Amino acid sequence: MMTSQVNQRDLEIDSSPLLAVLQELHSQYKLLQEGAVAKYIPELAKVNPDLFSICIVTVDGQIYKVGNYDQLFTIQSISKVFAYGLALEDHGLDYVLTRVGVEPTGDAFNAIVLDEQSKRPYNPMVNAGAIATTSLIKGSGPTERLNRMLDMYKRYIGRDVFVDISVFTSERSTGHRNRAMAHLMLNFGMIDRNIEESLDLYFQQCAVIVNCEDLAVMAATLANKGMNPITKEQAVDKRYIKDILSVMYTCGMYNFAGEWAYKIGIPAKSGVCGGIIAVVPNKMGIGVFSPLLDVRGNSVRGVKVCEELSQRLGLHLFDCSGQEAKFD
Ligand SMILES: NC(=O)CC[C@H](N)C(=O)O
Repeated sequence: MMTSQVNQRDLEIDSSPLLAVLQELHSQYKLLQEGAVAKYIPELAKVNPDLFSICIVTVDGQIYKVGNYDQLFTIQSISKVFAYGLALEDHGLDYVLTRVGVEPTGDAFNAIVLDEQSKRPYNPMVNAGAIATTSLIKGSGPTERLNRMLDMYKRYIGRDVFVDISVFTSERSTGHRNRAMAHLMLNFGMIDRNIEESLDLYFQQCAVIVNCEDLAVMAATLANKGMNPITKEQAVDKRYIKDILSVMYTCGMYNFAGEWAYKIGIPAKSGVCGGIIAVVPNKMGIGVFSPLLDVRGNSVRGVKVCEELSQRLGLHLFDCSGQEAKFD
């Protein structure tokens, strides 16, 4: 399906205490074999469950990475964060809020549920909300809308990005649950475009090919007020960073979001690919990739690694115990 690629950014790796922490966590948690790879999208079931990588990118452009950091995979639900940013840029917060709420659900990511009163999906980080968000992406037709989405990814990642056509068609032909959500929202007037076109764009945004280092660069871009710390390109208008990070903080880990906010304490988003991004505002972005998932669809090793990093580096946003974040 996908092959590894030579990565230009390899040159920037160096040795440091932070790299030693990542190496230690990688050795420790690669032994953890709990969880299972996602199977409901047939093409995702083919992934090697042993893959495991951790990468940190600081807002001043330092890169620390261990494991299979250049292994390619599809971004899946992590895309929801970036599509939300594009919808905010296209329409502004007030309008987007009329179509997608910002309340945590406590339900699974793929629950077919809308807010009883407003008929909006609860938030943009679960499937229903993400499909509504994607339906807001502007463009004169499917190709222009896809190209705007790919250009947006390119600003965050710093290179051209592509859709994995096998994963896209695999999800498109089996994604009946997502299609049901789209029909429900069409019924309530929450989606007013051609729903098949919006579903295709949603499946395509989920099937964009990234590696773990890309995830960390994307997270670092959010940490850096929307400016990619490697290319210095502004990926998203900085006035929307607080909206994006707030909804990641409260809703990004699905029905684990409360415990995540409590224990780990930084905005994050996971995907059934096994990726997690976590954002330490004004400091760094973290990317973890390990496809073994827990029952909520979060990477088992990814959650553990982020929990340890938060504790060891003092990353919890509300931690006043005096432990400073260390980067080198
Ligand atoms: N949690 C996820 O990563 C889900 C994304 C997947 N493409 C879906 O819509 O089901």
